[in-house]
Amino acid sequence: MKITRISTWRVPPRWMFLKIETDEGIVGWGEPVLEGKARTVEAAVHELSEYLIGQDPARINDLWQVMYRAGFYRGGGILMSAIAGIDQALWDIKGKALGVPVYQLLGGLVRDKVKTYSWVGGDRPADIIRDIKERVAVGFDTFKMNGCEELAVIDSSRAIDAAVNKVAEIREAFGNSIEFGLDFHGRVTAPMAKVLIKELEPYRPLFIEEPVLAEQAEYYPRLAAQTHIPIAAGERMFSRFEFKNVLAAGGLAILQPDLSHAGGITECMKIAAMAESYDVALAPHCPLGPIALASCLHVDFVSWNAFIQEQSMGIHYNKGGEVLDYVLNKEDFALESGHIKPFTRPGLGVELDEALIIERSKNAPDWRNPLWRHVDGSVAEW
Ligand SMILES: O=C(O)C(=O)C[C@@H](O)[C@H](O)CO
Ligand SMILES: [Mg+2]
Repeated sequence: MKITRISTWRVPPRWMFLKIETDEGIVGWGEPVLEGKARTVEAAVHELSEYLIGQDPARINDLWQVMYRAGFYRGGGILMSAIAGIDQALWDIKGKALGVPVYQLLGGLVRDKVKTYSWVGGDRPADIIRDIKERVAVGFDTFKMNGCEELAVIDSSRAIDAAVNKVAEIREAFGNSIEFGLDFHGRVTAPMAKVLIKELEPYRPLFIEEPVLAEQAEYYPRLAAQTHIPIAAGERMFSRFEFKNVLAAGGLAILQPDLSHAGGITECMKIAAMAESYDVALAPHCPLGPIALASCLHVDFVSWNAFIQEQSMGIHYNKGGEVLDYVLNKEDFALESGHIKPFTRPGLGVELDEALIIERSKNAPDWRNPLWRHVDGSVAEW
C-alpha cells in the first residue's frame, strides 16, 4: 500500500481534520491542530507530507521517526501537533486494513469502559452550580473548571478568597457526591500557587491542573510537597523527552498529554508507559474534536494507569460547533453515566461526514483565545 495524497480542512469551531489517501482506497483521518494556530499546523502538515507521499502507511514507527528526526529541528507544539494528526491517520489506516479497532493493535483492552469528565463554568467560572446540576442530571459525577480568573504576579487575599469561595460553594451544594478538577490554566504564578493551593486543601479537589506554566515545571515537586491534592499537567508538553524530565523531577500525580499535540498515538503510548513506571496516572487532555477524542480513548482503553478522559461535549470553547457535529456514527460516542465503551469499528472508529467537513471548511474561523490584560494594562495569562 502507498500513501497517495494528504488533505487538510480547517473547520468550525477551531479544529482541523486531515485525510490520508492510499493507492488501495483505504483512507485514514487525523486531527492535527494547536488551538489558535491551525494555519501554522496546516503548513507544517504539508511540509511533512513531502516525507510521506509514496511511502507505505503500515510503517508507522519509521514514518514517525522520519517526521520527528529528519528535519533537524524537532519538538514544540506546532511540529508535534502536525505529527500527531498524521500519526492518528496512519493508525486509522492500519486498523482499517486489518479490520480491527486500533486498541486491538495496541495489545487489547485493559478495561471495559472509560470514565469521562465534563467542563463547567467557562473562562470565568460563573453559574458553576447550575452547570454541574445540568451535567449531573445526564450522568456525570466528575467535572473540571477554571480554578480562578486572572491573578496578578502577587495578588490580594480578596482574589484568593474569590477563587476559594467558588469551590466552597460547590462542596456546600454537592458534598462529595461529585468530584472536580481545578484548572489553574497557567494563570497563577508560583508564589500565588502556593497560597491558593493551601487555601483549597480543605475542599479536596480531585486534582489541580497546570498550577504553574509548563516553563515553571521545577515548581511541580515543590508544590506537591506542600499539598495532598494531586497535581496534573501535560497539555503544553509535546513529547516523551519533555515528560521524561517532569517524571524524573517528581511532583506530578497525573500526566495530561494531548493526543493531537504530543505526537499522536505512537508518542502518547510511550508517555503513558513512562508515567506508569513512576506510578503516575494518565488523563489525556482533549478539548478538541472527535478524532482527537477517539485517539485518546484508544490509548485509555489499553493503558492501566488511565483514570479519566477529558471530552468537549458542551465545552465553552466550542462556540459554533459540537464535538459530534461531523460524526456519522454518533451512537458509538454514547455516554452511560459519563462512561464510553470501546469502539467496535476498525481503525479509530470515527465515521466522518466528509461533505459536511468540506462545506464547513469554506467558512472556517481563525479562532483565537482572548487577549486578557490586568487592571494595570499588563498582559494577563488567559
Ligand atoms: O481543556 C483544558 O484543560 C484547557 O486548558 C483548555 C485549553 O487547552 C484550550 O483548549 C486552549 O485553547
Ligand atoms: Mg487545561
